[in-house]
Amino acid sequence: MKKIHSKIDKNNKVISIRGLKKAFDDFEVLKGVDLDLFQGENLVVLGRSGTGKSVLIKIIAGLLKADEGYINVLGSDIMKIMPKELDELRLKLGFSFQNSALYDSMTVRENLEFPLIRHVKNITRKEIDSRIEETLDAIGLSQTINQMPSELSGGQRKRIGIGRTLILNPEIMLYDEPTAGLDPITSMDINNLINEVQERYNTSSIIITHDLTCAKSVGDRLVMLLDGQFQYQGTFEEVFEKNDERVKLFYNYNFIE
Ligand SMILES: Nc1ncnc2c1ncn2[C@@H]1O[C@H](COP(=O)(O)OP(=O)(O)OP(=O)(O)O)[C@@H](O)[C@H]1O
Repeated sequence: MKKIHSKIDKNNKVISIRGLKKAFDDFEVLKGVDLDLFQGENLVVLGRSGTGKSVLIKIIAGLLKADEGYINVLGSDIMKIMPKELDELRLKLGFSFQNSALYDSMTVRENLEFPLIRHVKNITRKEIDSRIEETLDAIGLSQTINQMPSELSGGQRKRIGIGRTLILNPEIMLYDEPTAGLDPITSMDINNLINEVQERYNTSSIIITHDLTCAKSVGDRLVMLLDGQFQYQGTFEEVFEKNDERVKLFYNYNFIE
């Protein structure tokens, strides 16, 4: 399998966060979050609904501003970054939103072409075509190139959405609830894709989820957001062996559903 980014240094921090705080009016969502993401790793952020997981990745992507803290992403200090530098940084981040909608009136090819035309200066037709082919191959959907989104299954649409992000060769992928709304088999398919993307593109990824099967399948390391801070981190087993009622509740409810 061809690697897109070839060199990784697993000790290199691509994201480093210290003391991050964020409140909306009087409601403190993040109360001093510390987090490191190392190059090439899949880091899963777990937490119940409304604990601030999406807020966290929006702050990392510069879509929301933190109230306090140090946030370094790929060497840039997000709290002090200038708008032009932020635009350049965002191109190195692939953001797969919870409901990453495709453009319904465009074919798969056109959906994938869109970010290239918009963000890659002076790109040639030949390069556009080869990047589309390479991306479709990576997500296993070469045969859908001329189809409309309405002709695809939910899982396929999700894959194309991830492909549309990957086509810009991001260094960091931010997945927000990648398996939300998918059946267990399609979810497993997406989990496999996340692992394949890590393998093929050498991306570093943050995966936000409350789906424990997803967390177990993709996470090299897990962190759990509880009461506005990361309380536990480690492998799946290390996190879930904690003798904490909140962790046990989270685990039990996941498998009762
Ligand atoms: N722009 C905003 N303005 C006001 N409050 C917000 C805003 N964005 C998020 N919040 C609040 O912050 C809290 C955390 O939201 P967030 O979307 O990060 O939760 P989450 O952990 O991702 O939940 P879920 O798993 O349900 O997606 C929620 O109470 C939400 O209402």
